[in-house]
Amino acid sequence: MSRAVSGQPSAVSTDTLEARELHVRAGAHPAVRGVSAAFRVGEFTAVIGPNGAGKSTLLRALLGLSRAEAGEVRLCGRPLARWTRAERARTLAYLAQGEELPLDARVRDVVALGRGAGAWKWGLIPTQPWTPADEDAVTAALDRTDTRRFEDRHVHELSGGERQRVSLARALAAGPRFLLLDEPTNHLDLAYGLEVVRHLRGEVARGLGVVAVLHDLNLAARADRLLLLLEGRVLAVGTPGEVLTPAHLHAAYGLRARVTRDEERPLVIPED
Ligand SMILES: Nc1ncnc2c1ncn2[C@@H]1O[C@H](COP(=O)(O)OP(=O)(O)OP(=O)(O)O)[C@@H](O)[C@H]1O
Repeated sequence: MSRAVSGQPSAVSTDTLEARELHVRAGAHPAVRGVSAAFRVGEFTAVIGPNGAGKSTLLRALLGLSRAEAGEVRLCGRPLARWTRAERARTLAYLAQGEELPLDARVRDVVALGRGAGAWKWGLIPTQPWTPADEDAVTAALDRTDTRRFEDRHVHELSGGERQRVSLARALAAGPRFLLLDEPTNHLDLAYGLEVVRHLRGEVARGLGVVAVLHDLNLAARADRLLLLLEGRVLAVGTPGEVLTPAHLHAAYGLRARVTRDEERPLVIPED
């Protein structure tokens, strides 16, 4: 194990999303069992681990969507439970696993949903007036994800990779500080998966904190930090080089693998 994280959250920053000795049940199952970890803005953390390790449950708890049984989540130094839902929605953006977009909607309208435009755009009662600043934020999110060139197309006309970028744009339109994504590269081919990760890296360079559940370890190796979960606990945390070791891979996945290096990044090669 590289650096142990239990009890690790130390310097509390205003730019940190933190889990402290967090325990969360999924149904009756104790899915997260005493996880402590800190996620910072300007940093890309990939959460990895075998099926059922508790990755999605942790992500949902970090967003305040699942209640902690014990321990707590703190956002910018304040317990998440004390943030209003509106404050949380502005600060934390979420891309759920297998999220479906409205197929008949146009791309620009879908991205506008990220700023609460749905009610207004589709003739329902508006919660807040739509302003030019909202429209600018939508345009910026389209630009940042390279989706503006097909902003007038309908979702059903797009490929899986293009739809994923639209989902990303919708999340970014709210102007969050943290972006949490559950398997954003699922069902994408190698090239699109890489492209999504490249876009996430771009957002991190702009100062966002990114926390993404990833199954592909060689994509995860492109993150700044990895958090490896096993049976609801943290098995390892650190740089990709620290976490992606044959010993950790064997302990977590029961996998015999060689780890070489490619441009300073670890490259995992499973053995037969
Ligand atoms: N509603 C539920 N009721 C009972 N058990 C659940 C429920 N949801 C999840 N679990 C269990 O909790 C554990 C953690 O689930 P979770 O979805 O967080 O894992 P994961 O690491 O994201 O898995 P995967 O990689 O397969 O998506 C699993 O053993 C799962 O079966």
